[in-house]
Amino acid sequence: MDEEEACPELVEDDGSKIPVTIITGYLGAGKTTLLNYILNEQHNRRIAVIMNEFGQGDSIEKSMSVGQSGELFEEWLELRNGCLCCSVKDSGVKAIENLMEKKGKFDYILLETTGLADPGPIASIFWLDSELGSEIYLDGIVTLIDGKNCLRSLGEERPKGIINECVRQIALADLLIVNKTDLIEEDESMNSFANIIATKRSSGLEILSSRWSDKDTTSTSISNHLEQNVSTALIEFEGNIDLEPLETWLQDLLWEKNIKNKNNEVMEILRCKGQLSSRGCDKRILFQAVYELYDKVETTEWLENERRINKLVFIGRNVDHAILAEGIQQFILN
Ligand SMILES: Nc1nc2c(ncn2[C@@H]2O[C@H](COP(=O)(O)OP(=O)(O)OP(=O)(O)O)[C@@H](O)[C@H]2O)c(=O)[nH]1
Ligand SMILES: [Zn+2]
Repeated sequence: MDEEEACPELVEDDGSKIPVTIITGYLGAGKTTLLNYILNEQHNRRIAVIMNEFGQGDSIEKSMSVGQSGELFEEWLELRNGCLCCSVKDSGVKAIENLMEKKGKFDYILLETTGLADPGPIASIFWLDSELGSEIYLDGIVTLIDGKNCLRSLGEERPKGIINECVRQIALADLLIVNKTDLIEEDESMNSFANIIATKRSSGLEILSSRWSDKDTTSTSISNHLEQNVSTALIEFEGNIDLEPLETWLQDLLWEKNIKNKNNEVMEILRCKGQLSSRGCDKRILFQAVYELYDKVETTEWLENERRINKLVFIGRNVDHAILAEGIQQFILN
């Protein structure tokens, strides 16, 4: 037998372990924006992106990414079902390894958690595996802070015994990034945090080359880390939408807060995102809201024979799927 073929395992060098960076931060803080920034930089590295979606069915995050055509990074691995640490505790690392087996090695793995995740248990998945001789290891936790809304999310009361996940995300960070600095006044800036980088649209970071301290992130004792009151509704309709009245309705929902669920409780939307097809517009309209602030941008063109599916995901408290669907349906034209 050819000697080179004899024991291929041994040729692997020590530097072959692949770093995983967890990108966390509250709903709408700018995690996906940061991923896009990284993927669009010249990096000459093979980067795998893993997204942990919160009950969004079809992947909206993915379609929102600049790198959607796939040249910028090699592979998406989507882990749905709400919370990564609950759903894939055992299979998460395995799934990544399988992916690498199929696609070859990556230089770097970026894992975006849901905005409602406690990164502690997720981080510990990788710690456990390093003892088992896994090929991947946790490089660090980056927490994005929404400079505009974070004080509100931090201050939100939780039922007794449940830790505010926004607090956990900050507590476990190796690196904190305060984003959306364009939306905050100079004197509101938060000097009290250590190790902060202030960014606008998550840009200006040398994130791939930086190293973070190896802080102990092994705590796994939090069982109820997802706030129970927060739920999600995915609304989907085919056709063109009458954008102007829809926007007025969305403003009622987000700003006036006068749309209620069936128990007559106000729906409190923390986050909304999705794509819309507007009559007379050849492009997909990306709609996003974080609390009251919203954004709509034209993105890629609809293909000629493509079914125009409008999709909106709402994440919040007292979210009522039927009432939202009924509300939106009034603006579908055909
Ligand atoms: N004004 C302003 N808006 C920003 C900035 N960074 C991101 N955004 C907007 O904030 C919204 C949310 O950004 P995302 O990157 O999708 O946030 P995310 O953390 O991935 O959101 P989830 O995954 O839903 O928790 C989008 O509408 C962005 O365009 C910023 O620096 N300034
Ligand atoms: Zn995101």
